[in-house]
Amino acid sequence: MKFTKMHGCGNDYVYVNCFNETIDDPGKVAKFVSDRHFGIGSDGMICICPSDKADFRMAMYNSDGSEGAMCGNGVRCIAKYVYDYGLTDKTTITIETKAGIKELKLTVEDGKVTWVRVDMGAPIMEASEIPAIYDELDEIIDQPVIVDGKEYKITCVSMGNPHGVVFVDSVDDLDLEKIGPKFENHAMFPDRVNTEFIEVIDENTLKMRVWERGAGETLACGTGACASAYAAYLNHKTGKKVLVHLTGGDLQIEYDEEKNTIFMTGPATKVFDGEIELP
Ligand SMILES: N[C@@H](CCC[C@H](N)C(=O)O)C(=O)O
Repeated sequence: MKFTKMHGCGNDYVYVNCFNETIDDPGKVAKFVSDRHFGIGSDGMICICPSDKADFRMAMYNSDGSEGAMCGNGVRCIAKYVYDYGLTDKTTITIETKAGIKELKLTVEDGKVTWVRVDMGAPIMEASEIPAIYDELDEIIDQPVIVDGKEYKITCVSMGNPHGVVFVDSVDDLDLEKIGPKFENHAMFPDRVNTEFIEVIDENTLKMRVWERGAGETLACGTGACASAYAAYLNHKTGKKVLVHLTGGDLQIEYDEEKNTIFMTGPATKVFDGEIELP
């Protein structure tokens, strides 16, 4: 199987051009290629597919083989892939995802895409749509949750995939390997959850660490940065536009209240091309 390893702020995936490749069991292949010792090494696998509704379609799989509905860093990298490899010459493209069709605007320098702005769509707060269960609440904003014997406050947002945003004093002090899985598999999230731990630097800046559903701690999560920026705005901690410092780089996130949509702007980077024999 031919592939391209790419990352967005260090959130790395194996990208497969499914115009040319056919994958029978993508979950199984994702698990195999993601292994950092016996595979290629990545947070998962992303298939770039034809679409009858948009310019392209994304199918994304976490490193544990589970399918994700949306991936913010992944759609930016697909934009770079399809432009740089000549699958399109458009600098505004649409990508179909399981969370709807996203529009992306590409910045091209020296013939290559460097930067991508994505219309990520509306944040969803309805608990049943996330899905998240907390007493009879329709929206879960700044609610106490006990994890590993400690009380945290959580705000739940869907960006097409489920997020729990937790504000903490310092992200560096967290033992994510210990608490991450406990949030991910908490009884309040029937489909598990991606958890963002957020330190508010000032009204324009957040610092974030993430424990991703199906992948563990990753260096960045685009949908997570959007969910966190919206949660910070809702909780009156920031304005509508913030710079999010993630472990692997920065993302600019802006909530457009009039359109009720979130714009994410960030880099997309190719690492290398390769070919792997699948078992
Ligand atoms: N890293 C992604 C999100 C990937 C999917 C997530 N782990 C899920 O299962 O919902 C991003 O950049 O948004």
